[in-house]
Order: sequence, then C-alpha cells, then structure tokens
Amino acid sequence: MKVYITRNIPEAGLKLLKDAGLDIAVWTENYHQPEEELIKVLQQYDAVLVSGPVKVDRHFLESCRHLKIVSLMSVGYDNVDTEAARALGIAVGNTPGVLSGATADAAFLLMLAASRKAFHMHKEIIRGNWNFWDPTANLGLELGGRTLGIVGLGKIGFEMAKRCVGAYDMKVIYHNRGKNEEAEKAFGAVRVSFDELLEQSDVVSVHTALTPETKGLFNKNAFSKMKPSSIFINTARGGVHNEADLIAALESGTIWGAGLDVTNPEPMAADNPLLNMPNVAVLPHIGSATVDTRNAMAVIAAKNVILALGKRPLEHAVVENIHLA
Ligand SMILES: NC(=O)c1ccc[n+]([C@@H]2O[C@H](COP(=O)([O-])OP(=O)(O)OC[C@H]3O[C@@H](n4cnc5c(N)ncnc54)[C@H](O)[C@@H]3O)[C@@H](O)[C@H]2O)c1
Ligand SMILES: O=C(O)[C@H](O)CO
Repeated sequence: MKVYITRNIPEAGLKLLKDAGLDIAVWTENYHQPEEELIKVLQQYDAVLVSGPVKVDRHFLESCRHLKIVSLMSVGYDNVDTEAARALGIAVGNTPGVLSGATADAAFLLMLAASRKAFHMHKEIIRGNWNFWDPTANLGLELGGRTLGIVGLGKIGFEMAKRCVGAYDMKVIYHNRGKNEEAEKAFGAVRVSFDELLEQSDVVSVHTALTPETKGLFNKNAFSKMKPSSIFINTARGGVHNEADLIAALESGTIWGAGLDVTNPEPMAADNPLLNMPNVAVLPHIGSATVDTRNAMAVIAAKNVILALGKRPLEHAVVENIHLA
C-alpha cells in the first residue's frame, strides 16, 4: 500500500508508517504542490496524509475517488468537502485534542503581546528608537480581573479559559452552539448571546471552526458592538474575521487591539497595514507548532492512515471509514 504526504512530517509519524510496511513518498519542495499535479500523483497512491493547506474539494475527491483516506494533520477540516468525501466513501481523519494546549498558548501569547504592544516595541528597538524611559509613552492595558469572551468554547477555548483564569483571574463568558458544562463548573463560565459577549468582553478570543455560519462573523457590525478598550484574538481561521473591517475598527478606535495567528489570505502580505499597528500582534499560523504537539499530531495522522488501510475505524474521524473489515 502506498501513502503520499503533502509536506514533510515529524519522524514519529513517518516511523509508524514505515513500521507498518507502507510505501511512503513525501513532497519536499519549498512551495506547495500545485493541485492538478497533486491529483495526478495521487493516482498511484492508496492514501494521502495532508500536512499543509491543500484544498480537498469535490473536484479533488472525485478525481481521487480510489483513495481510502484523506488523513489531515490538523484538527480543522474547513478545507475538506466532507459531504463529497462521505458520498464517495473516502474516510477523512483529523488530529483533535493533542494541539489544544499549544494553540491556547498562542492565543494567550497574542493577548499579552497585543495588550502590551510587545511586537511593536521589539520593532522599535531594532529601528533604534529606544530613547529614554518615558512615564507617558508605550502604555498598554492590564488583564487582571477583566472579562474574557470566548466564541466557540470547545477544546482550545477551554484551554484558553484555563490560562486566563489561572493567570489573571479573568471572568469567563462564552458563546457556543451548546452549553459547556465542564467550563461552567471549572471556571464559572457563563453562556451568553453573541451580542452580549461582544458588549461585555475586554478580550474576545475566537475558537470556532470556520463554517458557513462563522465565515465573516467578525465584521463591521460585530466590531461596532465591542468596547473601545477591547482586544480581538483569532487563532481559529482567518475567514472568521473580515480583514478590512478589522483594520477599520482598529484605525477608528472602535476596538483597542488585536492578535492574529490566522489571516485571510495566508500568508499575509508583508505590507499589510495590520503589521504596522502598535496594538496588533500577528503570528504566521504557528498555533500548534511545538515539538511535542507536532509529534503527537503526526502520530495520530499516521495511525489514521494505518487504520483506514487496515479497514479499521479511525482514531479520530471526520468522515468514518466505510470499508471496515
Ligand atoms: N491556529 C492554529 O494553529 C490552530 C490550531 C488548531 C486549531 N485551530 C482552529 O481552531 C478551531 C477549534 O478547534 P477545537 O479543537 O477547539 O475544536 P472544538 O470542536 O473542540 O471547538 C469548537 C467549538 O466551536 C463551537 N462552534 C462551532 N460553530 C459555532 C458557531 N457557529 N457559533 C458558536 N460556536 C460554534 C463548537 O460547538 C465547539 O464547542 C479548529 O476548527 C481550527 O480551525 C487553529
Ligand atoms: O486546524 C489545525 O489543526 C491547525 O490550523 C494546524 O494547522
């Protein structure tokens, strides 16, 4: 059986695949393989491990209907047409849970960095602008006792709440599809409407999946309901906020600051105005990028491939394997 990997993955995952006797090939070029070329290559493979931003749409899946599994090395699966995969009998796996702590760390880091203008200060030193200690300059915001509003209180949102309560005793409110009893019990988190969350939060942190309902959720209307002293954090997907509206909200003082690990498009252009705003911190989609987490993600993604090819249920399925033994 042959497995194609769309971008190199940690050795722990490769080893599992090799030990299972699978024949593997990895795309190692310093650019993403063009979609049509990838589809052509995949005709020779039984499974694909997607370790990069590949658009697994209906055209892709119909062109690769022989695949037993699309194994994602990510928890997010907004790049996959799951309905088409289900209809074509192609399993889809993902890697939830193991990346929640690392991604929440990135959200927490962005919150702190935006609140103290940290990335901007770093650039100012490089520019030679560290002149004197000024009692009225470079002032940030404190987080102690403030209200954290989480939109999408699932696994990563829970870890973010844990950090904010532990470090700053922040009050947690949340907007979610369902009630999160664990968070209500652990942090006294209170479920509110989306508008109430926007109006009451000092920090709004987004942790939903990108879906038709959440696409562009943070637009001019949403930002207009936030406090002028609030900070917007997005480590979910860039498509959840409207970038032009975010820039306008920051420029007009409608909101105070922002921290982004995800943008739309990715990569963000080097001349994007957000990169020159003092109260904004941007990271290049590195939420899950720690040694431990990427190892754990690679292991789950590899296991999902092995399970699918062995006609067994996946460890984590977005679309379950229908070819069970
Ligand atoms: N920046 C990164 O590197 C990185 C890393 C991992 C995950 N992510 C993103 O984070 C997302 C969340 O991951 P997770 O593991 O916490 O997922 P999860 O499924 O545990 O949590 C998502 C939560 O969002 C809620 N939700 C979904 N649609 C909603 C809506 N319309 N309104 C309100 N709530 C809604 C769900 O009920 C759920 O509680 C992923 O889908 C992915 O896009 C980004
Ligand atoms: O969804 C995910 O797991 C992250 O975005 C990592 O790519």
